[in-house]
Amino acid sequence: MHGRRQVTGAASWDSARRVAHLVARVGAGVSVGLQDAVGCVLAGPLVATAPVPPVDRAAMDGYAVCGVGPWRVVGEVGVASPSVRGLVDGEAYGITTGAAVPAGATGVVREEDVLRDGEWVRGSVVVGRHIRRAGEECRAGEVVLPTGVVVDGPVVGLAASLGLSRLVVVPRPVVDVLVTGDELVQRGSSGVGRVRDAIGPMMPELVTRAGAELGVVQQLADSRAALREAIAGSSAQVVFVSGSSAAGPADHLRPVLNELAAELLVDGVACRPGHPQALARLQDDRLVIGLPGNPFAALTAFLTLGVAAITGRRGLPLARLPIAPIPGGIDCHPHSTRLVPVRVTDQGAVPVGHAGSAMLRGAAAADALAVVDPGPAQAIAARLLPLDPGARPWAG
Ligand SMILES: Nc1nc2c(c(=O)[nH]1)N[C@H]1C(S)=C(S)[C@@H](COP(=O)(O)OP(=O)(O)OC[C@H]3O[C@@H](n4cnc5c(N)ncnc54)[C@H](O)[C@@H]3O)O[C@H]1N2
Ligand code: MOO
Repeated sequence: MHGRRQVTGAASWDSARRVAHLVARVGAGVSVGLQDAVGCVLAGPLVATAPVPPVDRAAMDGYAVCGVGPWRVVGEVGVASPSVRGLVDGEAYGITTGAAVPAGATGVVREEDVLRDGEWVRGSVVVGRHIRRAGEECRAGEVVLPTGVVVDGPVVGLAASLGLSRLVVVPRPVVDVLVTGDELVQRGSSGVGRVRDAIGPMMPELVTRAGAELGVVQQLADSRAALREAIAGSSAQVVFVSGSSAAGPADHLRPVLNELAAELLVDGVACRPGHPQALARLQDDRLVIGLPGNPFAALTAFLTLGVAAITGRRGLPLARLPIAPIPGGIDCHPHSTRLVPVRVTDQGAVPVGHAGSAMLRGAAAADALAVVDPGPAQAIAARLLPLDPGARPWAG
């Protein structure tokens, strides 16, 4: 039925993405514990309150020595030891990696580079060798990470090593998913009059990977009142509605948005599949995104409007999409952007097939969607939209 809906009023794929990104208001920063910050975005720069390391530390197990040696061992310093008196010429402490280097040390000599004879050690020392200097990772007051960094494992570890227990972050936006369709069933196979819901099960992982927090996934009867009530009653910042996006008698999304006096910002996108997708802003600034009912079309719409809105709400820029060659070329659509599942290989992006709007087989086997811009003939390269919305974009 592709030919039946005019796509002339539809936004281009790129502009639809930009609108969804721009319209999403960035959440206000909140202070949360380190583990709760994972997946959130820093709302302010990460600043060191003290130098790291705070003191000179040994980088190797061995001896902190003073002067050219030989050295008499006057004690042992471990990582947990309290501070010890300084060294004078001809003295050494046995020292372990990470221990504070005593004052007066010329350098640290590795265990395997000395000869030990009772309380004496011999070897050669290089001035300053095997010492991690106080403040070499950062100085007090230094900006260690800028605003806008996504908090992941290394960021949490860094924050802990800076002595922090909380971070100020933009919280993950909460997202609800409303699945419409009287034919949908949650168990067993599809058959006449019944279709196994594929969108409800697909969304939680996608939503989480995109950096949002899942509120509810709720199946609704095909009723205008039920849809209106569910949208109006949702407390999520972004509400996805699957199905109901086309022009049939059970397609209630647009009438409901109208009843709720929502502002329809994107009404169709010139892309294949996924053209009936929509974006609206409710009066309280919450966003509603209509996903077409065909499962692959719903996925392309989530990766287009959905990821852009969530990304904007998190305070992150839209990811720049890398370009890859398509071996053998690929047919363009004259007016619409094609979104084609591809595997990314050494030769370039290779279409995997099974890319009909009602099927997920192609997407499930693919790494990315090739974004094939509209054109009169064939494209030999395309931008790549990762199927994993949590993939870290390379700096553009
Ligand atoms: N007259 C027109 N008809 C259609 C148009 C159009 O522009 N004019 N567009 C076609 C395109 S393209 C799509 S995509 C669909 C979009 O339809 P809806 O969003 O209204 O969704 P439904 O009609 O409810 O369902 C369409 C199709 O998808 C199946 N479906 C729905 N939800 C799920 C789900 N959660 N899991 C699995 N499958 C689902 C549903 O059973 C239908 O087969 O409209 C075309 N028609
Ligand atoms: O555009 Mo529909 O969304 O092909 O299936």
